[in-house]
Amino acid sequence: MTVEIKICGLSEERTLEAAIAAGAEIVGLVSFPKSPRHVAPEQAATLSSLARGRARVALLTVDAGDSLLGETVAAVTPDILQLHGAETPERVKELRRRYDREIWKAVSIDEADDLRRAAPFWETADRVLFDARPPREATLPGGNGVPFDWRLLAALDPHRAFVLSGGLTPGNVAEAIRTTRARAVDVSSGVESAPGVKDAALIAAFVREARAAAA
Ligand SMILES: O=C(O)c1ccccc1NCC(=O)[C@H](O)[C@H](O)COP(=O)(O)O
Repeated sequence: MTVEIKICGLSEERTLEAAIAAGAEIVGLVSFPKSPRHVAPEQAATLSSLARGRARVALLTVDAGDSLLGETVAAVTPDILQLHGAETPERVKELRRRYDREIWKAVSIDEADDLRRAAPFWETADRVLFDARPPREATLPGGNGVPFDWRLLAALDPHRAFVLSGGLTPGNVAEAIRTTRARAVDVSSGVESAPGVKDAALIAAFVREARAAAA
């Protein structure tokens, strides 16, 4: 079994290069001003150009309106559009038609019943990204460094195209992959030395541990 790895919330050329050098297949750029990982369209365009042909680029937005989305997609030309807000299946379909690129929809998981909310996105999005429900005190809908109970995904059809996310670290990603049989994982906080500050050594360790678990 192989595993695809996304390093999310990259904002500097140095750590983007580190993620690519470590072998991550996908680099994530956050377009959400409240996030410490937010990159403006100009910087996102620079990073996206740097990654072109060496890693796929995921642009992450939260309930973005058409104007902002149009501007950011035009600047970044991402391979993947990750929708991490309250976007509906209809919005997913609309954006998939408009931008003709891979759409990932984040679904927050806290208990078994939450899996039901993923149902309408299996047919509309290319992938469902399972993330932990933000803690009560959180100010962000994602990137909170909080895991959920991975056993909740045990009942999931292993052929479903899902991405495992939420509180992953170099220390727990192997167990997370073994528990969920995830074929794609995503991390942000777990490879940072401080909020928004990516750490090249942690990135390399995360990729190493994930690869070993999927070997
Ligand atoms: O990363 C952020 O700052 C962020 C802000 C707002 C919405 C989503 C955000 N991140 C989405 C991601 O795909 C993260 O990688 C995912 O939530 C996992 O984050 P973490 O638990 O910190 O590894």
